[in-house]
Amino acid sequence: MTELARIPRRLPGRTRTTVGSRKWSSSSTLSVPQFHDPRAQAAAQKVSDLIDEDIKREAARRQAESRKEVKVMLLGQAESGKSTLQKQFQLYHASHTLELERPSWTIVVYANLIKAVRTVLEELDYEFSLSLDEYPWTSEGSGPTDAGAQNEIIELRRNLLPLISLEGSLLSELSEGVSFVGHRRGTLFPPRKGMFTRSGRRPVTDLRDSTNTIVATSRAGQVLGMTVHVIEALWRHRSVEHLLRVRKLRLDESGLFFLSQLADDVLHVRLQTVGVIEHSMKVNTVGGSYIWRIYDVGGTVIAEVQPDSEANDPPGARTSTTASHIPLTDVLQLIRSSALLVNALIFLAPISAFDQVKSDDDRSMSMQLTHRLIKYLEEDPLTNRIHDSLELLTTICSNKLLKNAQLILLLNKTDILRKKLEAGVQIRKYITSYGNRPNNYSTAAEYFRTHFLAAHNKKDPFQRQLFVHFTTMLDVQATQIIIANVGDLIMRRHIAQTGLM
Ligand SMILES: Nc1nc2c(ncn2[C@@H]2O[C@H](COP(=O)(O)OP(=O)(O)OP(=O)(O)O)[C@@H](O)[C@H]2O)c(=O)[nH]1
Repeated sequence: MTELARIPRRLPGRTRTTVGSRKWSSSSTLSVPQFHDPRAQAAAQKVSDLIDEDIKREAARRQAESRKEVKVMLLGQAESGKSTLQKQFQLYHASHTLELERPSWTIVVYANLIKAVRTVLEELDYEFSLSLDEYPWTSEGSGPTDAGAQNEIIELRRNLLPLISLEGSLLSELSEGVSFVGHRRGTLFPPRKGMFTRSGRRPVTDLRDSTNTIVATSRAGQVLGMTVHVIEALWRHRSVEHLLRVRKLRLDESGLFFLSQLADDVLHVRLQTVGVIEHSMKVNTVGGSYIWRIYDVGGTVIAEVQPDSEANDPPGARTSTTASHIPLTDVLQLIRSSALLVNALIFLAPISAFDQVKSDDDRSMSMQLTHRLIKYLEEDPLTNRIHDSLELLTTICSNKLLKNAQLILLLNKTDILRKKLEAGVQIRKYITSYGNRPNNYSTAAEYFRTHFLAAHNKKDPFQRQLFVHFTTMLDVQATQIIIANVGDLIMRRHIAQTGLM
């Protein structure tokens, strides 16, 4: 490389400055060092012009490329259904890749299932240990917690121990050998804040070829095969039915699914997203072929505050105790630092969560905590996950970094909302402003839709339209129709903005 070729480049618009014997002048494009020798000056100019051309070509190439790229960000609190939506997009646009991934998800399915079994047994322990004064159930006969039931559960547990002992090795494979945070409550990975994984697939696909993973998965498969009938017996046991019905034990939806159906389906698999994962897929439309980049952001919280600093919280700040939650500031910082121009933002709000509070995923696994939670809700009925979703949405809407993004709101988990209402759960107990409205699905759905629309209307300084859909992400047929509509909406706007077509 010649001396001239190493001429440092300057950013446009800088003030004049002098470095060594060379003068650097302010220019709208590039600065060329001043030489006394006209030939050296001409050579310097030529090199500078060549570099200018290169930069322009690169900028034009990037612009052309970005016109053919659609960037969609999925946001929402933990467990709102973002990763499931991403899989639905994949199913719609690149179903063959989802099929290829299926074997890689086996280990996650097994880990989900074993976790659900362990959780049920732990909760039964807790129930059995409660004093009879507090819970005056029968100690004899055929009650859900009598001595007979306890002995039956002890026997089932004994048969399930080989299976439960495999949970650690499966989770260790999933976390690539990194140990887990706190008690083994879920497939929680230690937080790697700001992690931005660029990958066409989820990292779990990398596990498929690891020998350890293959061994751990096949061992778990064998033990599961031998214990399926025990799991089914546990699931049908009167103590478990009682736990779910009367004590309203909330397991991950995926855990419930695996326990009740013992089936394998990629859409039901729950693997908590940590950081931001980019998935890319090729989408063919009448206007040509586009690359869709979908950014799946792990459960987002407005702000992360250490518990001991609560006294000095800024207004609106919240405490997060879940290690895998990403503060919104981190997400925004990531967008800023990677100069990410988001075309569309799909926000997921699980409207079934009206009776849950934030970080409920932490609490849900323990009956003890559930009792405390109910008490907490009675004292502060407005602090629930719907409220958090509303706040998160309005905070995102008002951020300048995302002002050009098209906004789509998916009010998700309508199937669970329906079930809760049918089971008689009263919304007004958790959201006082619901008042005396009928406690049925259509009224509730419309109530939530109106609230989200009104909040957005009030808080979006850029006055964008908010497109709203009700979704049940596990209903493939219905979601595929919504995906097609949403995709069409995003593409139309992108094409109109970039002038392609
Ligand atoms: N019943 C039901 N379950 C759903 C629905 N949407 C998602 N789920 C389940 O809810 C669980 C959480 O869904 P995810 O897609 O992993 O949620 P997420 O928002 O990506 O969660 P994080 O990784 O914590 O950010 C999974 O077990 C899904 O199968 C829905 O509409 N109905």
